[in-house]
Amino acid sequence: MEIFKTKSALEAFLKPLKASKKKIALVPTMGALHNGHISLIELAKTYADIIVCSIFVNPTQFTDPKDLEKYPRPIEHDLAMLNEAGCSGVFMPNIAEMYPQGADENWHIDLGKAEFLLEGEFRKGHYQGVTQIVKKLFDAVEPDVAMFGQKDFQQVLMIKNMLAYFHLPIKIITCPIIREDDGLAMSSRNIHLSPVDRENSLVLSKSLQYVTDHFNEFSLDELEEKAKRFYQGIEGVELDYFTIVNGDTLEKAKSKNENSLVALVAAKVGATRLIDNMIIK
Ligand SMILES: Nc1ncnc2c1ncn2[C@@H]1O[C@H](COP(=O)(O)OP(=O)(O)OP(=O)(O)O)[C@@H](O)[C@H]1O
Ligand SMILES: CC(C)(CO)[C@@H](O)C(=O)[O-]
Ligand code: BAL
Repeated sequence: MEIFKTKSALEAFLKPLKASKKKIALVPTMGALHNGHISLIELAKTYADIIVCSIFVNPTQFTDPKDLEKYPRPIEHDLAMLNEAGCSGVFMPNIAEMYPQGADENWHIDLGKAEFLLEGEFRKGHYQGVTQIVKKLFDAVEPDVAMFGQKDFQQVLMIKNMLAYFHLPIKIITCPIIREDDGLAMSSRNIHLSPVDRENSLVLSKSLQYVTDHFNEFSLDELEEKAKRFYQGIEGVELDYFTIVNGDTLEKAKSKNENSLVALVAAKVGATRLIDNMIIK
């Protein structure tokens, strides 16, 4: 497995591979890898010959400086996991490499109304930062295919909107959510959960599972209300939203007959903010 810290070194590695028509997959991450990330690498292998994983904790998508400061960075462990998974190359630039003019450089694109819903409401400007760095990563790698996790459901939609904005010919693959045995969605931030938080964190997957399992028994409003009740009286858990939306627009679902329905949740568990979702249909 090769490691690249600059765009030029990465480009030199990829050039002959592209010339010999190898298919390239990009798996963008912020590191602190777990089996969710590895599932993206595994799925990437079914689409491409060469897998490039990027590790970059992107400052422009963080709205809370403390969240950025404490984001885990276990780089040796990450490299060992990627090597084991059969990753071809790792791109791990520093901030100056990705933002030569400074991280406050100008960036604003139209991502549609959905940018301002859900995560966009709680992390203002988050998807401008995400699309800003993903565009830079796409420009550096020019992959045939890029892998993203369904756990960040809204992120996938925003990236697809960014692709449409720039007319980029990259195939986006959405990978299913990998969970711990008890249902908690794997996330790099889970490491911050205390034992009590870890127990409390199960409320996210349990409330989503309830809504999925009882979908045919209640109205949309009743389902949301019942899901929200799961959070009442759990000390140290603060619900930001639990909502059932149209999966294409992210607007609150008006009817069960809509083509695509997804239940999404975000909650603070102790000092850690977690998100999760389940696709109902
Ligand atoms: N449990 C999971 N299952 C599948 N994909 C995942 C999972 N967790 C993260 N991913 C995906 O891995 C990619 C990189 O995510 P990232 O590095 O931010 O990890 P993360 O675990 O989501 O971290 P955090 O939740 O703390 O931001 C994203 O496309 C993300 O959706
Ligand atoms: C896509 C991404 C790597 C961009 O920084 C990040 O938002 C993430 O890890 O999901
Ligand atoms: N996994 C999404 C990136 C973020 O939370 O900033």
